[in-house]
Parts: sequence; structure tokens; C-alpha cells
Amino acid sequence: MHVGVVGAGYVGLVAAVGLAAAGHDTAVAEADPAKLAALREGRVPFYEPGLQEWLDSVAARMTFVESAGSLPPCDVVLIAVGTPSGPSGQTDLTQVRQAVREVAATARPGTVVAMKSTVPPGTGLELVRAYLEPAGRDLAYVSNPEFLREGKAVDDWLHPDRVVVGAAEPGAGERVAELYRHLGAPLLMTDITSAEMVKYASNALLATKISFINEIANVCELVGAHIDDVARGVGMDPRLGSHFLQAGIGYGGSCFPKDTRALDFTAALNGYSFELLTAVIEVNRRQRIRVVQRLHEALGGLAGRSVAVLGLSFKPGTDDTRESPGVEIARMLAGAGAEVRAYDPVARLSQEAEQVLGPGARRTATLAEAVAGAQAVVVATEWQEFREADWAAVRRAMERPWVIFDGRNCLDGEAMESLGFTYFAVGRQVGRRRQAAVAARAGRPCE
Ligand SMILES: NC(=O)C1=CN([C@@H]2O[C@H](COP(=O)(O)OP(=O)(O)OC[C@H]3O[C@@H](n4cnc5c(N)ncnc54)[C@H](O)[C@@H]3O)[C@@H](O)[C@H]2O)C=CC1
Ligand SMILES: O=C(O)[C@H]1O[C@H](OP(=O)(O)OP(=O)(O)OC[C@H]2O[C@@H](n3ccc(=O)[nH]c3=O)[C@H](O)[C@@H]2O)[C@H](O)[C@@H](O)[C@@H]1O
Repeated sequence: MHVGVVGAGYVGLVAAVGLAAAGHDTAVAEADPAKLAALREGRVPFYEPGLQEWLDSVAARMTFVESAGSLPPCDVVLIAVGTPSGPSGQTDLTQVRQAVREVAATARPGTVVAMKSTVPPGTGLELVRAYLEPAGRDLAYVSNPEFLREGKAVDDWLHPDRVVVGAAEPGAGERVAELYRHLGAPLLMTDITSAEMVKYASNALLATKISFINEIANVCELVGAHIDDVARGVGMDPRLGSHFLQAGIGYGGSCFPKDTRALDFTAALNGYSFELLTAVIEVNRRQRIRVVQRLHEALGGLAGRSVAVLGLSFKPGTDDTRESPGVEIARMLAGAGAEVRAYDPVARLSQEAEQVLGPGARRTATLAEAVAGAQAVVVATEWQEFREADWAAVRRAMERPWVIFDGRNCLDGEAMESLGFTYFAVGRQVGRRRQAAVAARAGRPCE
């Protein structure tokens, strides 16, 4: 088939390369001149493990153009542009509307427009009415949400758990499903709005698991239980599943935060108060603040204290800093008067994000530079470099009281304490603090 893709971000580029690898002639429209220039030189314009090699192997079947209107005639055009949050949590559909408008104005009759961007339930039907029907050229619309993860995008594309296709006309849905047939994944064919809802329900449930385990971890701290064992025990029940039970400083990234807010907003818009989801969002917000509270306590205030934040990308394996807990924590600490040095081995900070780190925070080129003279260290992203760091050397480079907040529960707490650190984590207590919590609990009357 001849396939067009609008938007060469994480989803669009992975989809385009995956479809080219499956033998389709693929044309990609990318509006950002710098990204387009990189792609025309054969370079992936962001960090995604394995994608450069994959692109190299299929480059001959790919072309890159500057706008959706310049795409060659296609059987299917995938839309994979950004859908960021608006100020009240609603989805900003500006990029989607622009892309669909351009495709509707130029696509040849009979083209199928497949939406891979995450758009709120009801959007597809509205786009059909606003742009495809008025074009009068028999353009079909299909919702085809994407479930890949950053950092594992290539593998996720090749091994999807399912392919979801929402269509009003079976023929159009079939044409999109055909693009994935070779992957052998289970296929759900449904209507457009249900397909849109599958995407939000999936992300909301994953976010709920994270906020739930974080609440359990917070209670573990009070009763002297150990979240690692608790999560392992819970996950042994296949009905509950062992995934997404990693407690920490909460979820970030370009999708969970915005998609939970968008679903909350959509529910409210339709007159429904989605209490559970509102709580999931609030728990996630508070989980980051707990780090700042804990350091405030441990350092006897934050003004003038020196704190290193390790990890600015929202998770390991990506350079994406959108809604990253590490960035947010650095900003809160700096806002409270701490002198913050932040380090990340890969993260890409936009100019805006550099500014967002604020006057009290600056980024360093190395871990050693970040921790030199710091009184506390926060591990915000579980990069391998942090797991494998020479923590004895880090302790020597720091100043008293040698506090470490392991926001991803990725270090050996006992080992940290034996190096002289005061070790805090999420739902984990080691050494003296664990004994104290258990003793305090034992001394309390039963409720
Ligand atoms: N990042 C991820 O892991 C996943 C993202 N999604 C969804 O997929 C969509 C895209 O996400 P990302 O790839 O992260 O976005 P992104 O922001 O990284 O990339 C979007 C790209 O589209 C380009 N663009 C915007 N309007 C355009 C137009 N009219 N013509 C040509 N190019 C245009 C932008 O310049 C940008 O390069 C979002 O709706 C997101 O929620 C879904 C699953 C996973
Ligand atoms: O819609 C999307 O964009 C994508 O959002 C997530 O993918 P992604 O944001 O790349 O990253 P995840 O691996 O899901 O992690 C999201 C955040 O949750 C945090 N997390 C994850 C798992 C966990 O157990 N605990 C936890 O705190 C991570 O640190 C990270 O900040 C989903 O996993 C994808 O299925 C989905 O397609």
C-alpha cells in the first residue's frame, strides 16, 4: 500500500518505519523544519533505542515532506500529531484539526484517514462532520489508537498486545487492519468512539495502578511494611498482574498526565464527576510533593541547602522531559530556596524547560558535578548509571547530613545506610527507621 504519516514524533516515526519495514511505500509529513532536515539526512531527531538502525534499513522506501498537503497519493494517511493538554486539562486539538484539514483538502478520493493521535471520545465523529464530509471526496475516517511506550517503541510496535480499529464503514477499518496483519496481534474492531475510549481507559487504568500502589506504599511507611515485598505478593495473583506496581514519585511523561486530565475533563463536560480518576491525578501530584516535604524535614528547611536531582527524563530509556517528576521536583526545591543541581545522562530539555528549572537550579554535565557539596540527593529517574554509581565516592563528595531520597526505589537501601547516608525511599524503610516504625506500631493500641 501507499501510506502517508502526518507527524514524525515518537508515534508517527515509529509507525512510518514499521510500515516501511513491512513493505509499504511510506511518505512522512513533518512540519518542524529542524526535524524534517534531520530526517532528510537520515537521522532520527530524538532518542529512541533501536530506531536509527531500523530507519537505516528501510530508508529507501521512505520519503519526507514538509506538510500533509505535500503527501503523494496514499491509500491510508495516519495522523500522529501532538495532542497536548490545554490549561484546564482539556485536549488541545489544534495540531489534529490542522492536519485533518490539510489532508481533507488534498487527499485523493477514497483515502482512509486513520487517527493514531490520542483524541477524546467523540472527536472522530466531529472531525468527520467538520472536515471529511464537507470535502465531498469519499474520505473515510478510522480511529486507530497507539499503545507503544517510549524507550521500547520499536519492540512495542513489532509486538503489540492488540490492534484497535474503530470505523463506521467495515471496508475502511479492514484497510487499516491490513497494515498490522503481519504482526499477528489480536484485533478489536469496533466503532470510532469506543476505539477512542479504549485508549483513555487503558492509560487511566495504568495510571490508577500506579497511584494505588503509591498510596499503599505511603501506608507501608506508617505501619513498617516493605512495598517491594507487598507489590511482589500482590502481583503474584494473575487477576491483579505484576506490571505497573512499581511505587515511586509517580507517573510523568507526555501521556498519562495529559490523558488522565483529558478523560476527567471529558467526563465533567458530559456531566459526570469521575471521582476515582480525580483522586488518581491528585495522588500523583502529592507523591512529588512528599519528596520536597521529606527533604524539608531532613535538612531542617530548604533555603540555602544544596540538593542534587538525578534524572530529568520522565523515565529511563527516553530523552523526553514532558511532565517529568524530576523536572518538577527540581523546580519545587529551587522555588523553596534550595540551590539545585540537576543531572541526566540523556534528557533533552527544551529552552523552555531550562528556564522552568528556574534561577535556583542549573543542569550539570556530569553526576559528579551535581553531587559535589550537596547535602541531599534525589534519584528521580532509575537510569542504570545511577544504580551503578560509586555511591561511596558520592557520599565523600557530599556534605552532611548525607541525605538520599530514592524516588524510584532503585538502590539498595541497606547498602546506602551502611555508607553513611540517611536513606529515604517510597514505602521502604531500612535499618533503624524500619525498626522504629514497627516498634511504634507495636506500641499503638489496635484500632
Ligand atoms: N509518545 C508516546 O509514547 C505515545 C503517544 N501517543 C499519542 O500520539 C500522538 C503523538 O504523540 P508523540 O509522537 O509523542 O508527539 P510528538 O509531539 O513527539 O510529535 C508530533 C509531531 O507532529 C508534528 N506535527 C504537528 N502538526 C503537524 C502537521 N500539521 N503536519 C506535519 N507535522 C505536524 C510535530 O512537529 C511533531 O514533530 C499524541 O496524541 C500522543 O498522545 C500514543 C501512544 C504513545
Ligand atoms: O499513551 C501513551 O503515550 C503511552 O503511555 C504509556 O507509555 P509511556 O508514557 O512511554 O511510559 P510508561 O512506561 O508507561 O511510564 C509512564 C510513567 O509511569 C511511571 N511508572 C510506570 C510503571 C510503574 O509501575 N510505576 C511508575 O511510576 C514511569 O516512571 C513513567 O513516569 C503507556 O505505557 C503506553 O501503553 C501508552 O501508549
